[in-house]
This record gives sequence, C-alpha cells and structure tokens, in this order.
Amino acid sequence: MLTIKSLNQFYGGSHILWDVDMTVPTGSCTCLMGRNGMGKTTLLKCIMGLLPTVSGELLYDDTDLRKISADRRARLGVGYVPQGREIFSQLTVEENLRIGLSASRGKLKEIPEQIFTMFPVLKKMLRRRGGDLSGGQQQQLAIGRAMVLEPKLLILDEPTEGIQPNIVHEIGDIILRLNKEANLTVLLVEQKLPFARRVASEFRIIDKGRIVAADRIAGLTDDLVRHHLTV
Ligand SMILES: Nc1ncnc2c1ncn2[C@@H]1O[C@H](COP(=O)(O)OP(=O)(O)OP(=O)(O)O)[C@@H](O)[C@H]1O
Repeated sequence: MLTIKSLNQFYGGSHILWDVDMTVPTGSCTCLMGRNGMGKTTLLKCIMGLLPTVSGELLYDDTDLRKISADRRARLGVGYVPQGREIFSQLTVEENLRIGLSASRGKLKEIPEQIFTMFPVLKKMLRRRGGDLSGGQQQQLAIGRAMVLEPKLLILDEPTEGIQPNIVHEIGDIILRLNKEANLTVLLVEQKLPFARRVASEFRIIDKGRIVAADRIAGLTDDLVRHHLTV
C-alpha cells in the first residue's frame, strides 16, 4: 500500500500541494483525477522522488520513500511511465528497453521475456527506432520500459494522452491485464471519464492541490464530476 500523509510541495514561492492525504491500496487500480494544473503530475513526481517535498510522509509498505533516492524507489518496485512517454526516438526499441534495465545497477542483465508476452509488438519491432512507432506502440514501449524492473506498483501519467481513440481501448485492456492478471497495483492519472470508469477500482480527485474526494469508482457521482472535473 502507498500511503501519503500531509504532503506539501512548492515551486519557489507557489504552494502547489496542500496537506495531501491519499492511499493507493495494494491490488487496486487507483485513478487520480482533476482538471488541468491541479497538481496531478507534481504529486506523481513527488512519489517518484523527481521533485522534493517540503513536509509530509510518503510510505510504500513500511519504507519511507522520502528517505531514499529516485533510483532506489525504482529498484524497490515503483515503476513510472511519465506524461508524454519520454521514449528516445533515435534509439531502437531494444535500446529503449535496456535503458530501463540500466536502473537495476547490473542486477538484471536481460529484458524479462514477460515484457514480450505482454507486448508482442515490441518483440516484432525490436530493431526499429522508437520514433518510427505509432503513438499506441510508443505507449506500450514506455510501459514496457517501466516493466523491465518488474515493479509491484506502476504509476502512469495520462497514458491515453495523444493516442488515437481506437487505440485508447487497447491501452485500457493493457492496464486491466497488468492490474488483474499480472497483479500490479496501479496508480493512474487520467482525464477521460469513460476510460477511468472502465479500468479503475478507486478514484481520488485533486482540486487546487488538495484531495477533495476519494472512494471506490462506483462512488464517482455526476455531482463530483460537475464540481471538480468538468471544464
Ligand atoms: N516547473 C514548474 N515551475 C513552476 N510551476 C510549475 C512547474 N510545473 C508545474 N507548475 C505549476 O504547478 C501547478 C500544478 O501543475 P501539474 O503539472 O502538477 O498539474 P496537472 O494537474 O498535472 O495538470 P495537467 O493535467 O495539465 O498535466 C500548475 O499551476 C502549474 O502551472
């Protein structure tokens, strides 16, 4: 379980995250929702150690994440797929996957076969450059790269952003399989309501840097949507 308590974050003088309390239960697919600029990406970056936090607690099971570096968080089993995917377009699919492997500090030498079972297209395109892949294939590569360290918690920032509508469903299938078949706990930032309702078991809403609602996905009422999500 990931437990966040009273977390505060600032960019210079701007107070962005305000006493954030949130849990991501083990085995859940928890969707973090909110309008643009409310602090979703900032919160994910704090969890990953890519941004400093000023105060609060970040517990992953019994480990205090604030005390360990970003790469140790990755080795501990927290995988991250950033917004915009950030794959290397000039490198091949294999080289992109090996970059994920390098964070293991030599402990893992080979790309786990499980990645290719989950994403057969990556095996087929191993020698192609990342930039030659379609948006949906690039998203699979970004997820595959995060999966090479065999995480237990996978954090995805808007995985359907910029993806063709007919491929969005496929990305949803992948997340459902990771959650239900590979038993990964998932924390997902997502703005598309039908997608969130389909894949998530829990939701949290962030509004102006504060968590304002948290429940099972069935509790995501039209009222909450109107107040905190519609633009
Ligand atoms: N590097 C930065 N320096 C200063 N302010 C920043 C920086 N990055 C983000 N912000 C501000 O922090 C706030 C939260 O941004 P964040 O990207 O976390 O929001 P978000 O909910 O992920 O939005 P989006 O859905 O647009 O990605 C916004 O007001 C944003 O302008």
